[in-house]
Amino acid sequence: MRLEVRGLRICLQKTEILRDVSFCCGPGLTAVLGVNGAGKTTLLKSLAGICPLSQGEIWLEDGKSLALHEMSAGRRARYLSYVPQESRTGLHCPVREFVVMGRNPYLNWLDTPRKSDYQKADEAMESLHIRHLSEAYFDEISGGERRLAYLARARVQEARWMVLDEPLANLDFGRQHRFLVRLNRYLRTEGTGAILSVHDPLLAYEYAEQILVLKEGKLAASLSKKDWDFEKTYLSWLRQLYGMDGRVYETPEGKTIVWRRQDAKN
Ligand SMILES: Nc1ncnc2c1ncn2[C@@H]1O[C@H](COP(=O)(O)OP(=O)(O)OP(=O)(O)O)[C@@H](O)[C@H]1O
Repeated sequence: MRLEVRGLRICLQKTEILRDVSFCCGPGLTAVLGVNGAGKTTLLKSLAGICPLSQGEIWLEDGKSLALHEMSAGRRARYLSYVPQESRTGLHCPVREFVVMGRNPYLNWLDTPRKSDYQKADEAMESLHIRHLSEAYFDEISGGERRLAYLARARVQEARWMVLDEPLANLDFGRQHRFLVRLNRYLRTEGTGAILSVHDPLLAYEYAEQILVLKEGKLAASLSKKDWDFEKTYLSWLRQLYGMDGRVYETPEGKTIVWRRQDAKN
């Protein structure tokens, strides 16, 4: 299964935010990197159908071609789930009820969730270790726990593709890594893909198969770990984006990037 974006252009309040963005992602994890204001959230919102497209097309290729950009919100939700950057804290309902909302695309207008829907919600919460929060209120749990509740909701939605806007914000160090390990395991089991924005280039390096670099509203690069010169190109982009010099080191635990100390520069 592939997600393909062709010639995307987004204008908000008469300002062009994204222009001529085209890329294709295969199964597995794709990370979107870019400095503040580069257009990451706008790109992910446009994939989720929240930002109207001024121009362009979004396709899911899965044996047949599905034109996401032409689908209603309800139909699109069966194919693509979205975890927003800000968690709505005003929502005063038990976490289990929030998670089971992920089943809405499969229910008729006035239907209530069935026992099987709650079972899916319980399983998703169990796998993310938040089952104990079932009866807690969504607006009373921590920011990191809310992120996990959003992820559980996205899972029960059983969409073919996931879009996550800075899902690691608010998560503690251990949870950031466990989140990405579990997400990758889930994507492998389901044979599907996810695209997420992230500010930490090390996490993107460690866990993503593909990295999209956004710069000033344009797609500056699409890098794949399979590219023979991936590391060299990646380090070069990190220098251009953040002004940080790094080197890749091979360690017994795998490769890692080590930064040149900023105070050693001058
Ligand atoms: N509704 C809007 N109307 C006008 N301009 C907007 C709107 N939403 C975002 N922008 C502008 O679009 C640009 C890209 O914003 P976006 O939130 O997509 O960036 P980002 O890469 O996600 O940033 P960050 O890393 O800080 O979250 C910014 O300059 C922002 O001010």
